[in-house]
Amino acid sequence: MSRVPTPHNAAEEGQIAKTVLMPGDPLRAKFIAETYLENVTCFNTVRNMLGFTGTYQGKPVSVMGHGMGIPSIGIYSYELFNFYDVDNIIRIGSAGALSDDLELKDLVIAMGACTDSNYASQYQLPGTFAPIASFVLMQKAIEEARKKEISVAIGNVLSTDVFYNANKGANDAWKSMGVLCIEMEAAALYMNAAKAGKNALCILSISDHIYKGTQLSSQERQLGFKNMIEVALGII
Ligand SMILES: Nc1nc(Cl)c2ncn([C@@H]3O[C@H](CO)[C@@H](O)[C@H]3O)c2n1
Repeated sequence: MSRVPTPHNAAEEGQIAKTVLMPGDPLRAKFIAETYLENVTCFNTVRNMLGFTGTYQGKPVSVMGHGMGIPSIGIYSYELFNFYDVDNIIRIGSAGALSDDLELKDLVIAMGACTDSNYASQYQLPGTFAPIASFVLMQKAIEEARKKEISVAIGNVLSTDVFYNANKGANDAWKSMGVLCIEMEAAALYMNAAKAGKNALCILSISDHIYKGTQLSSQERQLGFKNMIEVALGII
């Protein structure tokens, strides 16, 4: 019995490419499809989590929003990996910097993703799982950034379940472990990829700095995203 379409994704078999770029915001997926892809078709409008398939420099690629938070990316990326036979998912998103060495608009490649989420408990492991990026995708992203002379930081990030955290010491504690920045999805993407035997990478654009109290204007945010999108497209 076919598992597709799903309650969250109207795509039929074969409508989604082997590599999917995933911003959190579906409107950014629409922007990417309209700006960078050719031969674009829309395969999903369920809950307005827009998804598109097209070609970039002749190569098939899909782009779909994943929403905010681990539960949301947990659903969409699980279905893409396990029901739509997707091989590679590249999350492209924004993050808040913890590291003093990061500047606004810098790119971060999430080599690993710590989390305060309970997502890993489903696997009933006798210890702590380490959600890590696909080495091959990470290597390609680093090379693409080098070719484009875009500075990237590579290291651990935090995927938190809590945007407004009552624990005011949390950021200092994560920073003390060398965590570079904060976002809310990478860890679940990496766990889904590991369980499915597939590949995942998270590339982040620093949109604000937690300690310096600085943040990008919406126009600057768009430029920061341009570098990240072009690095991600260069990997396909
Ligand atoms: N917790 C958190 N904190 C900061 Cl400083 C963020 N900057 C960007 N994001 C991302 O943007 C959304 C929250 O605004 C989430 O999808 C998350 O991945 C952040 N999430």
